[in-house]
Amino acid sequence: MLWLGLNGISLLLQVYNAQDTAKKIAFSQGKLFFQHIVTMRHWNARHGGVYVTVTEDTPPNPYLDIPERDIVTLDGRRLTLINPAYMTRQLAELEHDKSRIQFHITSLHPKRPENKADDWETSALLAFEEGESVVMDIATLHDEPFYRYMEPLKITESCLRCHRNYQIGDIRGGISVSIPKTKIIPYVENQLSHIYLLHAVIASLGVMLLIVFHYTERLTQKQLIRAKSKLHLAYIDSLTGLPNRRYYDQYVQKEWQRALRHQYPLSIIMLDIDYFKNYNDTEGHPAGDQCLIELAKVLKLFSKRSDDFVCRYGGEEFCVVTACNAEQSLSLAEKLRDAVEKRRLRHPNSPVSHYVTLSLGVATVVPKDTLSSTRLLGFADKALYLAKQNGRNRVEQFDQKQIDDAEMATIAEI
Ligand SMILES: Nc1nc2c(ncn2[C@@H]2O[C@H](COP(=O)(O)OP(=O)(O)OP(=O)(O)O)[C@@H](O)[C@H]2O)c(=O)[nH]1
Repeated sequence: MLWLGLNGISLLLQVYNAQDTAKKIAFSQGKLFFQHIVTMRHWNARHGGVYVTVTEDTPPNPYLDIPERDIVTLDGRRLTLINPAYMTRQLAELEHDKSRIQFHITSLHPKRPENKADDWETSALLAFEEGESVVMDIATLHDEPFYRYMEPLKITESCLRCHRNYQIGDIRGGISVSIPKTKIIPYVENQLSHIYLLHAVIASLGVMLLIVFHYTERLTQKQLIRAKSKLHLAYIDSLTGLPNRRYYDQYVQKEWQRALRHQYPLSIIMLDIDYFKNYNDTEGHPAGDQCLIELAKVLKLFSKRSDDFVCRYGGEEFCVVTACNAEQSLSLAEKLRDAVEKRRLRHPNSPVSHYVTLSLGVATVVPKDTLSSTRLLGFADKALYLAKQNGRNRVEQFDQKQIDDAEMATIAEI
């Protein structure tokens, strides 16, 4: 959008520039015309006018009131005197027929009514009286736009012969030069067509780039979403929405290393549903799935500290990794057991309760090089086995002594 906007602004500026060039060309042509006419008038005035043969197109000038205006040559030809004003009129008619460029000698009080100034010329003449030396503008003439140029006519010595009431330098009127706009436009038309073409190419290029960018962006977004969902599928259990075993493996490794570096305790709680096979058998597999979903919700709710990590380890086995000591992890395990029991999910075929219950095994160690997260998980699993053995719906903890014993046994084996 910005691209198109800038392109539009540039187009407007360039078109304005081209139009301005057209104006400058027109006004310099106007000035040239004016100067030519003034030169011709001086030449005429310097010779006190020139005699030409009287014809239908060149009758004697009725506004020229001098005795020797008309003469007859010895061979009988009738001649009439052409003064600068008459010459200007005739040249204007010729030029208009040839090129439609008009020049008009006029004043605020012309002798000849046809020389009367039009509105634009009148305001230009008034401006000259105010001291303006030139007036130029685009104005309508006979319903057509024209570049109009006007300069004042000043009395020179040669003018005084006919215009005796004036002094040298007086403004006696002016000559306007009017050039049809259509005569100048071709000068800039080529430039304009280049401008239009260039901007059309730039705009289409911009639109094309925009489309390419848009589709690339959409493609990247799609790929990103696909990659994210692949990653999600790889690390999140689709039934419960909890991290899966793969996620657990990566997480516990990192946590173990961190706890090893900073020497703080790390606990694992392993838990599974009591007699879940019976549950599936009586309630059906879909109800079993629902039960797992409900259990996941409770686990998430009660393990919401930032360093509690809950995952579905596999089947109906879940696991909590938490950076807390033996006492705290035992308390958390007990809370989980209690919460699930209180959730009162019916389990009619359970020998321990009418409701779904959990067995949980807890193990805590401060990591050291001779141990590993796998061994810690093994201790939690052993504690879970104990909980099952000791009647289910209970928490068992693999205490420090049991851990030390297990370690000693391993060393002895080696
Ligand atoms: N509905 C459902 N059942 C599952 C899923 N994953 C594992 N199970 C079931 O969980 C049951 C686990 O049974 P067992 O290992 O015998 O254990 P249990 O019946 O819970 O007995 P204890 O653990 O000794 O109390 C099996 O019947 C599995 O089919 C699952 O995603 N959905």
